[in-house]
Amino acid sequence: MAQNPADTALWPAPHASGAVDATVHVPGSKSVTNRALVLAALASEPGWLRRPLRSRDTLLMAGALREMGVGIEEGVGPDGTGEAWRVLPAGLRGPATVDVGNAGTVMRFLPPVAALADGPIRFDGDPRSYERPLNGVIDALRVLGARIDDDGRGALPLTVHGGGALDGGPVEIDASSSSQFVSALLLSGPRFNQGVEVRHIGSTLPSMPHIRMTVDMLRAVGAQVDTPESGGERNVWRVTPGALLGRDLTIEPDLSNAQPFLAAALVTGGKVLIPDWPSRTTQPGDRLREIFTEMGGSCELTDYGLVFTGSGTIHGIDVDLGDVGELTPGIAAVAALADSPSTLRGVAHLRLHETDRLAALTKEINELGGDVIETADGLHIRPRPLHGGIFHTYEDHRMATAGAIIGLAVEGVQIENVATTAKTLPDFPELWTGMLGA
Ligand SMILES: O=C(O)C1=C[C@@H](OP(=O)(O)O)[C@@H](O)[C@H](O)C1
Ligand SMILES: C=C(OP(=O)(O)O)C(=O)O
Repeated sequence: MAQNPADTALWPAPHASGAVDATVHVPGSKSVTNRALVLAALASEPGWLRRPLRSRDTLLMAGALREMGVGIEEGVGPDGTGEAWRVLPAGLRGPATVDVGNAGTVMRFLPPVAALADGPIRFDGDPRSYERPLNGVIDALRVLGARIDDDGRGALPLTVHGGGALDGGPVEIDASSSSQFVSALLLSGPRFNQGVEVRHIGSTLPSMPHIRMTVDMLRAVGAQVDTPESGGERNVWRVTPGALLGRDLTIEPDLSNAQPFLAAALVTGGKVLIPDWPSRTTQPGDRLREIFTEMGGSCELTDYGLVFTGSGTIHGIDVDLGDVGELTPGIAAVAALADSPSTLRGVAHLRLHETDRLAALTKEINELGGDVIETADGLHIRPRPLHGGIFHTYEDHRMATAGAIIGLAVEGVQIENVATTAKTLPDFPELWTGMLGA
């Protein structure tokens, strides 16, 4: 496919001349925004999303729901402050075409919504979206009563022939390649005639905090959900059929997108405050408090937010990231700058993320002089003195931010297509230079 000029543009990653000392307001969570949009669209009354993330992934989600008939209006929240989206649920209908881009949340969460619509909904997206696993959602929806035309690969592109309602009921899936299969079925489950009972039969299940986020957000809009943690069977989630409430929800900052800024404090021996860091959250990025502390920093959760301080020393780490896979690129970048080796485990499924993240991190860090070895389920990283060069990003937002972290400590790093951060953090270059006081 021909690349547009932005794809090949090089961004000189700023080199830090000293310790950072900054407050960084991180925009809303992608995962929370896209769940909130789906739940508000399926509700029986209007709802509000305050401080939603506006990035490629969330604008694709909003656009897709609008295509199916949902009203999403710009506005200020009910208390008159802050920008907000007002979501007006409506009878879902086709024919419609949904562009999923390369958003896992859009390609997985919306086919079950489309099965509830009246009419055909066609799903298409970026070339990479054809390679990302979707079989868990497609096969499950067929068992639950949906009619879907695909090319037999269990992936995009496809058409869901919505019948206006779906039977629902029990279904077995193997979600070892993506937790989003489970989340997708649970989110629409209250609107299926019999609800849904999802039984995961695979060997591993990544990203459990994201499944907890789905369950918590379902409960917050009035759904009844039984989970393994609430006394149910292991690997079984059950959603009772019922109407969903329209709520007024303020979206938390995206803690995974806070990662590069926290890493900057760690790498430069500086200090970063992230305002509005939630005291309780299901976001996987909250694990950074523990992981980056083990790697040499310290943190304090105050009334204003999270204050993270680097010590000037970075230690290697041996850690299973299966629950928090999306943090891997940023942790790998910091690990490449540490004083001892690191082993990152439990993330084989990252080979099917925005790009093959294990291959991409290995190649790009090694091309700067690093020593990274890909293992069966992760990376082994032995720090070595790095040098400048081009850091390719493979249309992966987290590769771009990982390269920027390395650039803080290594002169002459150029990030290819930093604009790819628009997937979840369109303002990244400005926030980054702002943090550095440039
Ligand atoms: O449900 C979600 O919002 C997400 C779940 C995870 O997906 P996988 O389980 O496919 O890794 C995560 O990596 C992704 O960034 C967001
Ligand atoms: C894996 C990710 O995204 P997606 O929602 O497209 O799966 C990610 O953001 O790291």
